[in-house]
Amino acid sequence: MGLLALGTALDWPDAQKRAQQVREWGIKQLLEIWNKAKYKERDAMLWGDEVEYLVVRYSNEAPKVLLSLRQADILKALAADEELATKGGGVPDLQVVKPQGSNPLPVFHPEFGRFMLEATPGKPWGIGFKELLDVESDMKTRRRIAKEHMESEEYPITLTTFPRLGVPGVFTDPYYPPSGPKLRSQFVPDEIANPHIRFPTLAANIRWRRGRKVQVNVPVFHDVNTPNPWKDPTVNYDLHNWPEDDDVRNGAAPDNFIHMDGMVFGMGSCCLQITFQAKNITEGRKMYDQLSPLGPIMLALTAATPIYKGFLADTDVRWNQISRAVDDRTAEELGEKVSTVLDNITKTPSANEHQPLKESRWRIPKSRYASNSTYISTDPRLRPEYFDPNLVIDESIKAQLLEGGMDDLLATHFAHLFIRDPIVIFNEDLEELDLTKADHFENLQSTNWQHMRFKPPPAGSDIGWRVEFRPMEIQITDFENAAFSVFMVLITRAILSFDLNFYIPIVKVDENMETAHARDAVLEKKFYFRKNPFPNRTPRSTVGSNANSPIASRPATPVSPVEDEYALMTVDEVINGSKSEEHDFPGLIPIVESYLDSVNVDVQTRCELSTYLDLIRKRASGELWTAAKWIRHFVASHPTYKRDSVVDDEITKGLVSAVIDIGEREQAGRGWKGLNVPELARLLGQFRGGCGSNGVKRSSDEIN
Ligand SMILES: Nc1ncnc2c1ncn2[C@@H]1O[C@H](COP(=O)(O)OP(=O)(O)OP(=O)(O)O)[C@@H](O)[C@H]1O
Ligand SMILES: N[C@@H](CCC(=O)O)C(=O)O
Ligand SMILES: N[C@@H](CS)C(=O)O
Repeated sequence: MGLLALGTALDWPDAQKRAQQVREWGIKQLLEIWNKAKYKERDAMLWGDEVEYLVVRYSNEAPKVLLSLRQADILKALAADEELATKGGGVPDLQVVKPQGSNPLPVFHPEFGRFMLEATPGKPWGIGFKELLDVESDMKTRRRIAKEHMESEEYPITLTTFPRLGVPGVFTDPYYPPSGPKLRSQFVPDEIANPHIRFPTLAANIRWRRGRKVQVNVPVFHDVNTPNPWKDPTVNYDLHNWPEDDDVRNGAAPDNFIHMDGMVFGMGSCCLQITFQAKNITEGRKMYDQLSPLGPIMLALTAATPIYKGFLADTDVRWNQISRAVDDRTAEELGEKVSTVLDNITKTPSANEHQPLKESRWRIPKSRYASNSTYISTDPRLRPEYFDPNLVIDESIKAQLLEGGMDDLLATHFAHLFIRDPIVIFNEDLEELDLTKADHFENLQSTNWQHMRFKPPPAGSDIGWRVEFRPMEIQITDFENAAFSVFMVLITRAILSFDLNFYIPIVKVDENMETAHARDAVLEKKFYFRKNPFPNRTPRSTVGSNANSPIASRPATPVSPVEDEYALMTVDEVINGSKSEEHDFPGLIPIVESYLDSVNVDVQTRCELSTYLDLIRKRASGELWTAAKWIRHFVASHPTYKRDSVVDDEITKGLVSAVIDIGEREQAGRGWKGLNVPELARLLGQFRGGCGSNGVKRSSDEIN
């Protein structure tokens, strides 16, 4: 959830004129924070998760399930709940008391879609292992409380996207016809977006800056009865309401792609994000770098997005769609204008590095929402070969940061983020620079949606340096969401404790991000990953205490050519380990287990944690399915599915009904047995182990 300031938002032509001022003030605010916080030490190791929900209106009787646009009313009801507020939960700024006590109730936030909600724990989680076991029940409490503040036919569900968003006809409650002046989408009304001025302005100014609507084209999945070539039948080529209606006549909707044209088709998706507070800036920078290569692996492992606008897509994750949905680059920045070579996918002229720039400062290879493009750690293992030689930065901003005392690497990182224009500018904020605030800095920072975010301490707070891990897709159950959160916490601790090294060239991380999009990438694809993650020195003594530890047995590696440091591995090999002629990778789960061996965790806690690690392990090996695979299977086995890639209202209703049912069973602790959902067992629930008093796992039958 980005910066929710208030005021008079400038339209793009006016915002553009003030962009440089905002950047300059943002850099001054950043330097102020940097100078105050650079020596900040011994911050607690806190972390927090963010769970995003869709709100649907569902009843057995109604023929369709719809998106409910009552976000504001639901948040109002949550804010008015005195019990929630007095127990530390509710809605930020409207909380009666600040989160306190060991278990404050959760906090709810708005999100981009007017059909979305976000919930976080009432206060960040601490370092204790036992706290990791509270995450799942806290997530269940969030879902329960959210539901209690909804109407009886409304449900918070954790599908990444709503399968029927943007289909012709009714898909929201209440119904609004497309298309409005802000998004100018031919598929969705402006009322689909949160009405807070930030969101419609973001959508409108992204479109305006770009010079046409966003083009969110995702390849359609070709089933046996899907025409080839396939033309998106929902595209209307005869609209003349807005100049942007010409986009499709100018080739915005190529054959074999599901065509979408508004920010909501990306930012209306739900994810699971984890924020870590580091003990100091050095540790934060290390976490940022070391977690970065894990991004694509976790994206593939959590894949949950196989349907868009009523059609099966040929990809499994949301990432590129969000990237395109907020891509504000002009044709010139994209390198489109004078080239004669047509891009295979978009059929528009592709980038030509040599054409002269007339209106833009540079050509920009990536959208504002993309995998991150540089490393920032002071780690001596960070080799020059890992950087992208073509990284675009604003040299004058870098010079200001260096002048202000920032080191080269961090100055480069921020000078890269600041190549962007601020999209939402409030007139009132331009009168005077306030160095006690961070609003101008946050303006740029919070609209650079990269897969990692390095978060300086907020101005005037005692919060520390934080790192946010952003690629994971939201999972259908709270068990899964807790499992992925807990896994990320444990692997982060292992990284720090064992001083692990996951560096690969950053451009390989980009390539991996693309790879993660493929259908069933988790089983079918290989990812670049570092072969030896262990430090080039004797492991710490805590690790050596376990003779079987994969860490303890590793010899130090001499410096080798960068290309020799990494290999292509399956997600299974990365997660569970592999031994081949080419590489001998221990696996992230064995590393986590080794870390748990090296610290003091009681048997019961260890057993509970292993139920989460089991999910990750089995997801990677294919024993359990990703949500994407399960959803595809659900559609394919539905009696009305005609094997033509169409996901109609009936199938969607069945799917959402199953998801609601799963949620209710999970809330009631009832397990999955007897649930009439095809192959549900393969999703995960039936396989969940449990811990008896002796720490032995119970069989799946016992927990049903
Ligand atoms: N000091 C902290 N250390 C670690 N995590 C924290 C800290 N403070 C808050 N968090 C957690 O960070 C997550 C995001 O918090 P919040 O939504 O307030 O931040 P934000 O800056 O709006 O997030 P985003 O980066 O997603 O826009 C939550 O899970 C919260 O519990
Ligand atoms: N919902 C977005 C993230 C929004 C945010 O940056 O808070 C996603 O799925 O990645
Ligand atoms: N919620 C995200 C996406 S619009 C943000 O506010 O930045």
